[in-house]
Parts: sequence; C-alpha cells; structure tokens
Amino acid sequence: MPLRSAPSPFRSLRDSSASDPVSADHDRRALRRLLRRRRRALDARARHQAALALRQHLLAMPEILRASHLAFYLPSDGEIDPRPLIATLRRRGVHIYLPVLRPLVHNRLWFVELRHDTRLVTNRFGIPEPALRQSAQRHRRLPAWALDTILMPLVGFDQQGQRLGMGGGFYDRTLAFTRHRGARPTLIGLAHDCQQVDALPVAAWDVPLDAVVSDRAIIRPHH
Ligand SMILES: Nc1nc2c(c(=O)[nH]1)N(C=O)[C@@H](CNc1ccc(C(=O)N[C@@H](CCC(=O)O)C(=O)O)cc1)CN2
Ligand SMILES: Nc1ncnc2c1ncn2[C@@H]1O[C@H](COP(=O)(O)OP(=O)(O)OP(=O)(O)O)[C@@H](O)[C@H]1O
Repeated sequence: MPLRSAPSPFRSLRDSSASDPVSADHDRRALRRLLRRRRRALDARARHQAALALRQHLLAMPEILRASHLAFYLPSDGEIDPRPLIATLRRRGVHIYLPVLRPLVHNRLWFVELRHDTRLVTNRFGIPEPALRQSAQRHRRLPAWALDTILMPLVGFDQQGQRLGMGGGFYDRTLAFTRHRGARPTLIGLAHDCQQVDALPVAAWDVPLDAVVSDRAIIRPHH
C-alpha cells in the first residue's frame, strides 16, 4: 500500500493533532503499527542492499565526514541497519556511541561508547545495548550535547523531517534541551524508504530532524 501516492487516512493528521489530541494519539498508534509491519516485511536481501545504499548516502554527507563522536543504534524490528557504516567509521578511528535505557530516570537515554571491550546485553525491548555495569562508568559515556551527530532510528518520517518513533518518547526527552541550548548535535533520522508518509502529526515535544536519510534519498527539510 503506497502511502505516499494513494489517498490515506493519515493525510489530514497534521490538522487533527492540533485540534484533537486524543484522536491524533490514536492515529499515531495506528500509523506506528502499519509502518512497523511494513519495515518488518522486507526480506533479508532487500535489507542488506538497503543497508549498503544507506552507507553510501551517509558517507557523502559533511555532517558524517566531519564528526568524530557519533551516536548510532543497533537495528531491531525491521529498522534500517547502520552497522556497515559503523564498521567503516570505526576503522577510521571515529568514536561510536549507542543508546542505553537509563536506570532510574524515566524514559531517557545515555549514549555509551562502543569499544572493543564493550559487552552487549539485551534490554527490556529485546534490543542489544552496552551492559549497565559498563554504562554506569562515566568515562564511557558522553552527554547528548557533546555528540557531533546523532543517527536516530524511526518508525515513520515525512518530507518536512518530522519523525515518528517507537512511542516511548526516549529520544524526544533526551534531546529536549536542543530547543533552548545553543550548541546541539546534528540530528539525522535513518529509515527504509517504505517508512515515508505524506505528513506526520506534529506533537509539541517532537524534536525536528536536520535530515532523514533512507536507502533511496537524503531528505533535508527546509525550516
Ligand atoms: N534500535 C533501537 N534502539 C533504541 C530505540 C529504537 O527505537 N530502536 N529506542 C527509541 O526510542 C529506544 C528504545 N525504545 C523503544 C520503545 C518501545 C519499544 C517497543 O517495542 N515497545 C513495544 C511494547 C513495549 C513493551 O514490550 O513493554 C511495542 O510497542 O510493541 C521498543 C523500543 C532506545 N534504543
Ligand atoms: N520532552 C518531553 N518531556 C516529557 N514527556 C515527553 C517529552 N517528549 C515526549 N514525551 C512523552 O513521551 C510520549 C511518547 O512520545 P512520542 O509518541 O513522540 O514518542 P516517539 O518519538 O514516537 O518515541 P521515541 O522518541 O522513543 O522513538 C508522549 O506521551 C509524550 O508525552
């Protein structure tokens, strides 16, 4: 079902989110389900090709080439796989960080460096992340504001660079400071092409992205 070209029940979402938060919330959940199913439906070959195409696009971007401290994620639930680029950048000596669910602080992330001695464990969502024992060591982490670039997983995106995540608000909460502070990391969403929709509902807490990169294109919103 090509959401972008066919008339879709989500076309009018942007208006409804402003006037009717309850129905907008319902729409977000329905849209999440649809798009998660769609990205999971890609087969292994399509996924592998998409991962390589993604690496090519990202390696053409100054925000990637200039960065020395970048946050990535390990793919889950059909997310586009950034590991080919992680491998390339690590060979170049770039510092790579992964999101870790913070203990005690509700729905926020730490960014913990991926090193040769990093031990990965599965978190409560089934996603591998650096073990808490290591993550708790301050010298292994960087605060979000000190990262050059953060590559974010997403469930859906639109041409304006709006992002729909898994629904926990983890990235939105962790990056809320970017609204006030001067220096901020470049925020880039990564997705399969099939995760693009016409227009996403915008929530007040949504942090706008500087770019979305898919296996097909680099999308730079104008705001
Ligand atoms: N690869 C990856 N890592 C990531 C994220 C992500 O989206 N992708 N996150 C981005 O935020 C954080 C984890 N956030 C998540 C939020 C919800 C669910 C999830 O699957 N929820 C289930 C039900 C929850 C449950 O089992 O209790 C669901 O909605 O079906 C997964 C991850 C941190 N790490
Ligand atoms: N800065 C914030 N402060 C407090 N609550 C927030 C903030 N950002 C998001 N939330 C809460 O988190 C919940 C989930 O937000 P949303 O649906 O936008 O998540 P998401 O962006 O899809 O998920 P994620 O960022 O984890 O990938 C919302 O109910 C919202 O109230």
